[in-house]
Amino acid sequence: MTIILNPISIFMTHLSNYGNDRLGLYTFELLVDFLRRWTNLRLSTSTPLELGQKYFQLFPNDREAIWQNPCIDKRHQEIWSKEKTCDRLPNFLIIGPQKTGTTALYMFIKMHPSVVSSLPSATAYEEVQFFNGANYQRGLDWYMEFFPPQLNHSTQVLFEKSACYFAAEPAAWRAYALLPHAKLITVLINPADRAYSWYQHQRAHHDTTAFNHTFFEVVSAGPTASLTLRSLQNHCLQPGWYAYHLERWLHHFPPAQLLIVDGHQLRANPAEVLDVIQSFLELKPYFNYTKALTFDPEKGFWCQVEGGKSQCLGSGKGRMYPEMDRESRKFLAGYYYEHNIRLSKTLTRLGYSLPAWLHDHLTRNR
Ligand SMILES: Nc1ncnc2c1ncn2[C@@H]1O[C@H](COP(=O)(O)OS(=O)(=O)O)[C@@H](OP(=O)(O)O)[C@H]1O
Repeated sequence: MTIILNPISIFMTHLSNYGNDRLGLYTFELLVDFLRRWTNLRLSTSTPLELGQKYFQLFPNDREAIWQNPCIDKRHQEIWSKEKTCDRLPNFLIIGPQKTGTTALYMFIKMHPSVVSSLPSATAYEEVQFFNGANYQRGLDWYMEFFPPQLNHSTQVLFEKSACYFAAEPAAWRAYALLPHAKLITVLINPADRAYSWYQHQRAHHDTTAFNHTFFEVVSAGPTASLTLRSLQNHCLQPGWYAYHLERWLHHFPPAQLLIVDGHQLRANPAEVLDVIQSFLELKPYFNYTKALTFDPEKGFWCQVEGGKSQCLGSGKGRMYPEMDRESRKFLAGYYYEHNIRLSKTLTRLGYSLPAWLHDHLTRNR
């Protein structure tokens, strides 16, 4: 058995654990003496670097940092730099999934005078994408830089939306570790429509796999299909396993902190949905979205009213494309049946009534 004792780190960084008592050194010597006399353990010394390598060999799961909020524990806050503040962390997150209307929600919600969004990212527009992938390794300071310092703590709320959080395996526990009190908003549409919207998104971004294959070929591809086809298929299908992903988020966050929005309702009547969101987030003052939004017949979507004119989302949101073919619709109805049954159980358990698209799917395919 190897036990790693690192005298340098114990004494150089943990002397405060002994209340800065210099007897700590004496205690440690006694401990080593005890081990030598009364156990069969062989003690040896190494450089800190070697010890570090050994440690991560033994505990590979610890390789990855976990960022926690230093201000939740008073002891952590005390040893944190005085220049740092915990005010630059979001109070709520829009977690996705992608292609469900999250950008419209992001734009509309930040019209509220008390809501402040994250600053734009150079690589992903309005999305920070911290908890899902490689950005997480950039650390807490990197994340906090996205949030403007709060001017009025009592009324202002900060948020970010990163639509890929919903289906990303590590996002839920990482978000919970840093923001255990944050509220979460997820938007769900018929997963078949979501898959099709993603396919169209990829075609619009000149993805050759999406160009060379019909939607049906993508969703129905078998295990021997090329890697690129399988990858596109995964991006189309997996985020739509709604119950599976929701359960992961609910494993960490209490249900009261999660709001599930029907994306079809958001699209048809955003003001009504935003009223529900205002009360979920306890936003003050009440903001009248009925006056702030207008339906633009040309775009075919609800848009913001700015200077008396309608200001719609760009051409990448609310694209024009042909309807999904019947074969794919049928295939996806079968593919998502069990997932949607599970979703209906989760929603019922959480006290939601079933959205019309889910009710229709389950009754038609019974
Ligand atoms: N008001 C309004 N304006 C424009 N688009 C709206 C709106 N409300 C909902 N939608 C639907 O949002 C779909 C894009 O979803 P996301 O914003 O979540 O996409 S993304 O993941 O951020 O790329 C987008 O999907 P597509 O229709 O496939 O383009 C729209 O159907």
